[in-house]
Amino acid sequence: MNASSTTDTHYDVIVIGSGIGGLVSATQLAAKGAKVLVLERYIIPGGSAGYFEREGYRFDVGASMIFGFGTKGTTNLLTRALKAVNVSLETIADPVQIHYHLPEGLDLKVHRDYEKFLEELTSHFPHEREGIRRFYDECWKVFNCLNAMELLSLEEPRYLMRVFFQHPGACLGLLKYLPQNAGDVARRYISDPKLLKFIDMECYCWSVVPADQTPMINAGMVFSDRHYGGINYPKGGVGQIPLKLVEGLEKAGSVIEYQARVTKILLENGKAVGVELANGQQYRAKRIVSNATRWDTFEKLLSPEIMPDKEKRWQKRYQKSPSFLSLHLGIKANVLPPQSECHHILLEDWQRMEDEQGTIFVSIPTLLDPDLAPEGYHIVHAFTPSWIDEWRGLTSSQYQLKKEEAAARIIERLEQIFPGLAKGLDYQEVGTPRTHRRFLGRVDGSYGPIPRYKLAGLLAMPFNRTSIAGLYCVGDSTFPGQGLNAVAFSGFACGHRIAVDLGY
Ligand SMILES: NC(=O)c1ccc[n+]([C@@H]2O[C@H](COP(=O)([O-])OP(=O)(O)OC[C@H]3O[C@@H](n4cnc5c(N)ncnc54)[C@H](O)[C@@H]3O)[C@@H](O)[C@H]2O)c1
Ligand SMILES: CC(C)=CCC/C(C)=C/C=C/C(C)=C/C=C/C(C)=C/C=C/C=C(C)/C=C/C=C(C)/C=C/C=C(\C)CCC=C(C)C
Repeated sequence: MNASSTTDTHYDVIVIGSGIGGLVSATQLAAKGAKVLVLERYIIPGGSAGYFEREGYRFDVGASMIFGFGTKGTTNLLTRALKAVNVSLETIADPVQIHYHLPEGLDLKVHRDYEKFLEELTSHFPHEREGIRRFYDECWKVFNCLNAMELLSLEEPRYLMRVFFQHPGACLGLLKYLPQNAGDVARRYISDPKLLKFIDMECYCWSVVPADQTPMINAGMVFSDRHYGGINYPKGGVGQIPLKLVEGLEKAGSVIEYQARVTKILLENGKAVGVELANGQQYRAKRIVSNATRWDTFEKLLSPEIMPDKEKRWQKRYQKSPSFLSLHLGIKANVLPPQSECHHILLEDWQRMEDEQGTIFVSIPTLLDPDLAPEGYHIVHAFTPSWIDEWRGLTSSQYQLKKEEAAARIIERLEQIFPGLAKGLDYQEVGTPRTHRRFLGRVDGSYGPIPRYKLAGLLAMPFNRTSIAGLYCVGDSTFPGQGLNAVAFSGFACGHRIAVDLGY
């Protein structure tokens, strides 16, 4: 390819990146008849929902606890995104969302069955029986509002009017919760400090911030959908979701190109009109969507000198969350105690919940889908928050050594739940924030934006349109934030807004 050649193919929309946010937006548009080009820098689609294969194991890169895959209501956005392009996936129901192993012997499971979960939590805090029920019941109020209506772009006034007339009570309910955080709601009903710490952990394990900074809308989704649609694992691994979406995208007549790293968003008279790849190839389209993070979009794909004031304000409110240190392990099946659960969280000291390598998350997807590992073996994906600064400035041998030491420490801690883990190891691969940055193209390997200080719920989170005409953002740096179901919502909303703009 010669430098700076432009293809003549006419596209309605170019999507930079094939994370779930990018793919849902692309497939929504393709299903409506738009011609979409998705440009993905890596060799397979999915971003954080991707996978890799080693020695007979198929590991999920990141996402493993999947919301939004139920069969009823309107909040099952992954099921709906696949259906929109006439594809589907078999899923396996997880009977327990998380088995918590927390300080001071707080050992409990979040059962799919709501009442069973409340009973188990109440058995640890009998004096808070009423408060527990009132807090989680209030989360259901948020969920029931969302689950009553079609979920599309909040930037489309005609849609807003329509849903308001169809569901006035649900809309007013959501308006009430939009500026609220889960911590404030929890403190209205609960006063036991240890139980409030548990609520912090319930939020932290997916929002990466304590309850005080976790938007109530998101808490309502997570704390209710796990009992409504449930946590469901796609057969064949999480990587099947993007693969199926790509199948649907192509069937609908649109295109994805791999190893196509966008280095520049092209502007003409201040309007986004195309993109340039690392190999000099240029593509043009009527609308450009970035599924890269906002920092990557406005500091790398566009010149930071022209950063719109709105983005500067956003950066003052939100910062990059830490990345993760990830251990992808293959282990002998007999290491796992009988009846082990798929997802675990381990923390030994409440003070360390938010620390570098404090909380450990564990996912054992082979308990749901044994085909992901050779017979007689399991996959253990253990990950813990880690900042890129911990991993900068090391020589290659120092980096290797630091990885091995960190992995050994995590395995030693995990021995508390899985005695014999170290002896049962068959395969080990360690990923650091540098790995996440390299393979996911995410600035500092970050998991996404988190509030710098306590904000008013979701009010400060931007929708899909940006201050640059023709340029939209999708994915976890847009409303409502991190999570596959959350970025799927962002994809639905982005696709809807562009479809209206283009007259589809
Ligand atoms: N449920 C879980 O267990 C779990 C775990 C980890 C992550 N997640 C979620 O996954 C979500 C991520 O979804 P997303 O849609 O925002 O994004 P993503 O980061 O998954 O995908 C972005 C995609 O864009 C590509 N890309 C980036 N820059 C590019 C460029 N310049 N040119 C071409 N391609 C480029 C990347 O390779 C990647 O495929 C996060 O919100 C996170 O919460 C969930
Ligand atoms: C009209 C008027 C007047 C008004 C209007 C109002 C309205 C309508 C509003 C609306 C709103 C909306 C629609 C909203 C939406 C939202 C949503 C969709 C949300 C979602 C969310 C979700 C989420 C957040 C999810 C998440 C998840 C996650 C993150 C996960 C993760 C996980 C992990 C990391 C885990 C791990 C662990 C272990 C392994 C243990």
